Amino acid sequence: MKVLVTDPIDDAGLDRLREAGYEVETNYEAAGDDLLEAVADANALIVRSGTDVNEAVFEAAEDLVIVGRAGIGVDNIDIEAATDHGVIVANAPEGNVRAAAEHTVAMAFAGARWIPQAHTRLKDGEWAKSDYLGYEVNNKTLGIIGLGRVGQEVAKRLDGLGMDLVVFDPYISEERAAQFGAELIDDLDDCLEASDFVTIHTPLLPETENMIGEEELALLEDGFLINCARGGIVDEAALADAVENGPMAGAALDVFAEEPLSADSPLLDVDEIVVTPHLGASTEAAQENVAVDTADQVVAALNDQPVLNALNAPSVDETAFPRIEPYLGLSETAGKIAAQLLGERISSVEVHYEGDIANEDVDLVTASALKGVFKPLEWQVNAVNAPRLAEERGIEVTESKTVQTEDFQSLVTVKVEDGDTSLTVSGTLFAGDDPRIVRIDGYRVDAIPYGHMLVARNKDKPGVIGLIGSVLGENDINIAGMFNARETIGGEALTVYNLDVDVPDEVLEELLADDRIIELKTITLNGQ
Ligand SMILES: NC(=O)C1=CN([C@@H]2O[C@H](COP(=O)(O)OP(=O)(O)OC[C@H]3O[C@@H](n4cnc5c(N)ncnc54)[C@H](O)[C@@H]3O)[C@@H](O)[C@H]2O)C=CC1
Ligand SMILES: O=C(O)C(=O)COP(=O)(O)O
Repeated sequence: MKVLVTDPIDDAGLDRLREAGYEVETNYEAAGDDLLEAVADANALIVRSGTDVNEAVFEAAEDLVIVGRAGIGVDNIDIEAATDHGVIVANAPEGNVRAAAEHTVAMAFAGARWIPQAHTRLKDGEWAKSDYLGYEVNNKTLGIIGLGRVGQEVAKRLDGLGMDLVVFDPYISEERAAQFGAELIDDLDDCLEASDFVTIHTPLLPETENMIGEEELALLEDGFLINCARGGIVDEAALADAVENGPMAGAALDVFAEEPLSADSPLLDVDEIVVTPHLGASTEAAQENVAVDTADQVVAALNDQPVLNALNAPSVDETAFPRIEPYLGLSETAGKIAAQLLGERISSVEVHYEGDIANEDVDLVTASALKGVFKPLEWQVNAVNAPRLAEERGIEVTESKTVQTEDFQSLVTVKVEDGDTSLTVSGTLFAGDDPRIVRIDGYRVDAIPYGHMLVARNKDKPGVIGLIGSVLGENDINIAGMFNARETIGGEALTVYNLDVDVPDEVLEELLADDRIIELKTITLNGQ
């Protein structure tokens, strides 16, 4: 397994990957064709904000299972394309929050007390004491745009320094804002007008792109703007103009629409604008945290374990995972068998849970069943993209549960349907981990699902099993196991065979020539 790392991460994360037995390739210069080449045989890719993980990367990386983002923002990763290619995207949403909040506070003071400007002049030998009259944060109003993880940490710190807090965030409640001593303001313009300092902490989304332009900046009379979230949220040319020629006192920016920031940027010409090269997460502690968290997500993904911070896969509670894990394979198998037996275009899939498993969060189990249903039809399907594939194809997916069960401790039933035809396959786990198919279309069976299988529907007449056995034998097809079930004596029967090899079409035709045999279906499992 190869893990490609294209932005610098802390050694603690690299060591963890190596300890897990992976080949770790660090290539911090990779971009364009070099990146596509490097990623071609990678099973995992780890990035920070410096790598553009676009559609072409997913096209080039056939074996990619996960993109780990050693940090928070994922605006440099095309998550839709990742989902289409069945690749998990996971970030590390906790480890650098305090670092980003502290940098924001530092930027507030750097801007308001002219620290970088005065520092530069003193280093040049100038004692420019009388040129710098600063602004105190004490008793001023701080407007926080986006009261998420970072925004909340900033609120706590600047509240402690005597600021009044107002918040604009359409997705939180008044109570939530009040917990941080902040007043929630419904309108962005009102929030900006009420603020002396404004700090941005939203992700870059279509909705937040250019959210702060010329008109909004005009409301910041004598105000300071701090952006340690993402470039692209603030119109940079308008900001340079509002500070240089307009009403604003200053600004402090850590992030830019294009990074690295071009030497031609108008922001660099304005003395009252302080800039840092995207340093918000650059502390030792934060880098160690996010590197280790991301390495852990990669190890989990490559071991089919739950990826707790996955952004495009069903989320799973770590403590509940051991209880659902054995059912992932079972439901996938039941899905594969159901789809191959129906052999038609599928218009709906229902996954029904009975018994103990019905008490669990089964999103991931249902996703695995879908993965099984689509597997024979699709080249690369997994639990990440299966729900999306179903939706795109207009395939209705339902999930149902009953805690009561008659015969089994837990039973998973996958029902596939196409118009009038439907088919159900039920599976259980014997002794907690031994998968068995126990019902096919209402027939009670006891089949071990593996390798090549043949499911025969035949009239319940003497000699049929013998006929099938001898025709398979004549064609050198060894029967490893079989189970026969029937409706009523002399009615219809269903027999499941485990075979060492697949049954060729001509052998199926030979068998179907006998009018006691109604239908034969072959099934291939375990990737054979
Ligand atoms: N400069 C740096 O090195 C770092 C930057 N960041 C950036 O900080 C930003 C925030 O990170 P977190 O707080 O962890 O994210 P979060 O997801 O915890 O919080 C984001 C908040 O923004 C709010 N929001 C979304 N759309 C909004 C809108 N249109 N108007 C107002 N509020 C809106 C959400 O409701 C949420 O409360 C991200 O862009 C992240 O990439 C994070 C860490 C380091
Ligand atoms: O975590 C984030 O969102 C950041 O912006 C940090 O970016 P970086 O990992 O330093 O490129």
